[in-house]
Amino acid sequence: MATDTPLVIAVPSKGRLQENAAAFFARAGLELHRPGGARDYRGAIRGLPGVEVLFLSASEIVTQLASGAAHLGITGEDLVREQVLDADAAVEMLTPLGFGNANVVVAVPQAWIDVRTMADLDDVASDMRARHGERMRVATKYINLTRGFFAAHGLADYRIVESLGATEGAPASGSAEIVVDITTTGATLAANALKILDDGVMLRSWANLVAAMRADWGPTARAAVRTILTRIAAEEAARTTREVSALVPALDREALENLASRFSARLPFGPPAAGAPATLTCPTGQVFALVDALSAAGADHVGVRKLEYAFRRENTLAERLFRRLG
Ligand SMILES: Nc1ncnc2c1ncn2[C@@H]1O[C@H](COP(=O)(O)OP(=O)(O)OP(=O)(O)O)[C@@H](O)[C@H]1O
Ligand SMILES: O=P(O)(O)OC[C@H]1O[C@H](OP(=O)(O)OP(=O)(O)O)[C@H](O)[C@@H]1O
Ligand SMILES: [Mg+2]
Repeated sequence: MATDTPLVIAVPSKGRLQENAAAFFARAGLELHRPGGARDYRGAIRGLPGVEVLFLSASEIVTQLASGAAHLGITGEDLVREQVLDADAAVEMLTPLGFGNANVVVAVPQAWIDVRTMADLDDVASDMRARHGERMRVATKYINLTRGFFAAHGLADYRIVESLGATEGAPASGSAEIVVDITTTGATLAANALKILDDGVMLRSWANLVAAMRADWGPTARAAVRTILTRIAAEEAARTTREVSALVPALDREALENLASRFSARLPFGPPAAGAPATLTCPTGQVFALVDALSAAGADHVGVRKLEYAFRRENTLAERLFRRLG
């Protein structure tokens, strides 16, 4: 029988994702709290019972999600795709988070001027094999992603040299000919005189909110995740929309609804009572066009507000998760 365990959330405790992940939860009104201080890897969320927080490295978070030891986590998609064989069965990527962007790329020495594509690389590899009886060495920690990508390009004459740090230095130090690694600004590749192949972007990765399909989703975990996803969705809705209010007596109900739909705006409280201002919400990028249209329709005062949270009854994040969990 399934036991009713708390919701376990795995959060990056170090590295590139840590600060952004903590800020992301804070924006959603979820304050991560580490009672035992920075050395303790377990914590909680203030004011939210039924939740346990684990502070782990981005890669360890993937392990915990894949096994179902954690229910929810923040980590890089690159690590999920690399570490979890049947990723689509084991986890659900609920939403990319707008930080932690990094591309997994195939990079070769800039000195290889004639090598621009994976097909060119295949020629180099075959040539090395034929002339020297040696396989081209690829330094990487993305072993599974590399195998899959190279196979998809029909490239077989290579061998992987596992590298767990300073991968970009491998060609210069002579431990490999080329590398597969993540890059964000390209500075590290440039500093090591490497270039990305034209068709060498294997994956465009972002930090993701990830749910574990194999975790034990009892009533306590489900209730807690609903609260958390509701706050996250409310923060996102508030950030990406604006609330616009205006008195527009010239517009009847239908005219107002038509005007709203032209700007993907909604009337969350319905059409206004006679003599009362209308309240609309619209995507941030449409706000000035909507203001212009309301002014043209006779409004002499239009207020625009940024909400802190916009709670809605429907929550696509929670619905997606619960549909998959059944
Ligand atoms: N420029 C970047 N370099 C590395 N990772 C990045 C970068 N930008 C975003 N990330 C994301 O952050 C994840 C974790 O990277 P991070 O560097 O924090 O950990 P790590 O490399 O596994 O360990 P370490 O803390 O020892 O460097 C990456 O897998 C990737 O998803
Ligand atoms: O394209 P850039 O902006 O230069 O970033 C890419 C570099 O950043 C990461 O290393 P990190 O600093 O995390 O060190 P690590 O190798 O110890 O993980 C990654 O492994 C690359 O080396
Ligand atoms: Mg790193």
